[in-house]
Amino acid sequence: MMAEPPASLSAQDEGSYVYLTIKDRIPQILTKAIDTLHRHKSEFFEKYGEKGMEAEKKAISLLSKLRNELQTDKPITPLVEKLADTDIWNQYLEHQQSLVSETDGKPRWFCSPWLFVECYAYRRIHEAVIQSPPIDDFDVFKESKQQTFFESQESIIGICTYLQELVKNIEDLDENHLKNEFFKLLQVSLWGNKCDLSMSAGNVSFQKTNIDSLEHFKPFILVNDMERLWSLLSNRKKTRGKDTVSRVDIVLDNSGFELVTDFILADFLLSSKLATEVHFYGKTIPWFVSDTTIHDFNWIIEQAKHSNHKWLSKCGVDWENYIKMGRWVYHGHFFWTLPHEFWAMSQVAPDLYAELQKAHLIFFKGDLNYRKLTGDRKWEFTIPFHQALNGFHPAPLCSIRTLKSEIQVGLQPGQSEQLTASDPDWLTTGKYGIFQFDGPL
Ligand SMILES: O=P(O)(O)OC[C@@]1(O)O[C@H](CO)[C@@H](O)[C@@H]1O
Ligand SMILES: [Mn+2]
Repeated sequence: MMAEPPASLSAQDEGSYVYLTIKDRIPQILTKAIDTLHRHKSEFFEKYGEKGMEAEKKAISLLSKLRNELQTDKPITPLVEKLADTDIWNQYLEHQQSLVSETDGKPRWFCSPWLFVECYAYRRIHEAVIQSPPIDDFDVFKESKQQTFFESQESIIGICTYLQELVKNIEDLDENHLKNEFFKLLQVSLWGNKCDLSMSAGNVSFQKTNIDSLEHFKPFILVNDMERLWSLLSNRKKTRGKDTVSRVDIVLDNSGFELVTDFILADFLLSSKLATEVHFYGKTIPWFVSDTTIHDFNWIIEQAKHSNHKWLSKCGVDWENYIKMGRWVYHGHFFWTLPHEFWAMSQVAPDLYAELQKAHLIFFKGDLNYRKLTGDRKWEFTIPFHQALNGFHPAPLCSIRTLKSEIQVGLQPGQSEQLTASDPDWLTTGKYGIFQFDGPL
């Protein structure tokens, strides 16, 4: 029997990062969503006439109601609109209710687990939109996602050009050189995770990642299991038979610049034959502002393909071909937008768990995935990653994440103390990163 995991992070500690997220950040995101709907008013009118205008009003009033519930710490209420995941959500809410010991026994924004209430906020945003037909397919975050793609054009062109020059003579590279390039593109994908939009309520002025600056950022990698990723993939490449598969799965996080860095890594995995197929997992609804949906996934590839820049458009053409050939596969699943810890996946979404089991290596991108891997619990900094996963071991896996929330496991004794002394905000600024592996040695 595994020991009970520690308590969940929550907004109960006034002044904590979690508290500020619930108090300020989510209301700001709601305000921005309302503003976005407002700005599209005439577009809705052109498309749907009066009905579109009414729908806009309805969605806005539902979002204002949500913001008010949050700001006055009202009890969390069940979802009302019937979707594939509604019953699971409401069961989870009941479960949370059973854990509350206070007088009225209701889960609330400022006391319930952070992971639960934050996911719930985004799920309610989605509910507000789908309750407002005919604008029920509107993604309130689409604009900001697309904007970051355009704003990071220069960096995107930089890494695409780098990749294209690399793959030109990839066959001639010796082992060491190939490993070196693998490490570089892993790091590009890591620092690409600095760019989520929920951190800054969409006002992002993110770090430009380019290949030359990687050495400078190396000291900020707190857990570095890149060697283990290399041994796993290169050993498999050497020992696998001619027609056997090497499958790497990437559980995606943000669209825009980060998604391009993931595509670059995935392209390199195929070009170097470290993998023969790559499977991607995205969200089925708009999520945490910048997370990738199938629309974002396809949109980025289309944009790349139609770029005027020779290498960016070459990337777009190649990526589309990978999809056509089934060497890149996209999966959507509603589990990714549930509030559950990943250790509940085998129970709640056995089909998804079984799919992940087919991978030889799984990358989990970003902070939210890390929170779900570790259950968003107050683990001690030195507890082994394997233990914090609490039984979630579908295949060898690696978190690729910049630190944006007050949770980190698997550090060396003394490491967290040293960081706190030199940089008190080390856990939440996205300045530090990890490659944290779990799997057989
Ligand atoms: O998963 P991502 O995109 O890396 O980060 C998501 C995030 O911005 O959202 C949460 C706070 O709202 C934090 O866990 C984290 O900072
Ligand atoms: Mn995200």
